[in-house]
Amino acid sequence: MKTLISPSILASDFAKLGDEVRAIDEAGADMVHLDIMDGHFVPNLTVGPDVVKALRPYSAKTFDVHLMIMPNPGIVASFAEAGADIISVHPEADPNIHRSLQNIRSLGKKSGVAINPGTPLEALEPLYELADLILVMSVNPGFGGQKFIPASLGRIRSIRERIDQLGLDTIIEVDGGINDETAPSVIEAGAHALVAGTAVFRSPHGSYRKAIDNLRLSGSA
Ligand SMILES: O=C(CO)[C@@H](O)[C@H](O)COP(=O)(O)O
Ligand SMILES: [Fe+2]
Repeated sequence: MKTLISPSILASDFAKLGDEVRAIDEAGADMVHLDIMDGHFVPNLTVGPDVVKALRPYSAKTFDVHLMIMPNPGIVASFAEAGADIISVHPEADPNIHRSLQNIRSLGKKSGVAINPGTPLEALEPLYELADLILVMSVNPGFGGQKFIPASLGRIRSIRERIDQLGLDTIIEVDGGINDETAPSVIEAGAHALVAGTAVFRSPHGSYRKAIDNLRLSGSA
C-alpha cells in the first residue's frame, strides 16, 4: 500500500494559508492535515471551522482534521459542514468519545481516534470497531517541530498487530517529528499515513514536492 502523506499546515505560512494548501496539493500531498487546538487540552490555539471552510476551495484532497479540543456534537458537525473528510478526536479530551465516533460516521465522515504518547493502548479497545483511522501521536500534542519519541515505534507495531488480529482495515496515521530519518522505521512498524509539518513546509529539499516524495519513498529504500 502506498504511504499517504498528510502535510500539517501548522508549519506553513499563516499569512497565506490558502496558497500553502494549494501548493501542497499541487506538490502531490494525499491529504491536508489541519490541527485544531483550543488552548485548554493543549497549550496552543489555532483555528476553527470557519478557517477550514475558507480553505476548502484550495484543494479537493482529503481534509484530515485533528481535533485537540473537547468535541461536543455541535462543533463536530461544524467541522463536517466546513468540509472535513476525516475527523479525529482524542479520548483524553472526550469523555464521550464512543458517541463522538458514531456521530462522525453518521455525518458521513471518516472517524479517527488520536492518542497521546502517554495514553495506554487499552484505551483503544472499545473503539477499534468505530474508528476508520488511529492517529498515533509521536510527540506530545500542541506544537510542531518537536522531536519524534522513539517508543512510538513499539506502540505502532502493537496497534498494527491488534488491527490485523481483529480483521479490520483501519488506517494507522503517525503524527509528530516525522522526517526523512524517522519515516522509514515508522512505515516499517506499520503506519499507512504520515503527518509532516516541519519536514514539508521547512524542508531542506527546497521544494514541497521533493519533501513529500522523499517521505513517501523513504519506507521502500
Ligand atoms: O498535531 C500536531 C501537534 O500537536 C502535529 O500535527 C504537528 O503539527 C506536526 O508537526 P511536525 O512535528 O511534523 O513539525
Ligand atoms: Fe496533528
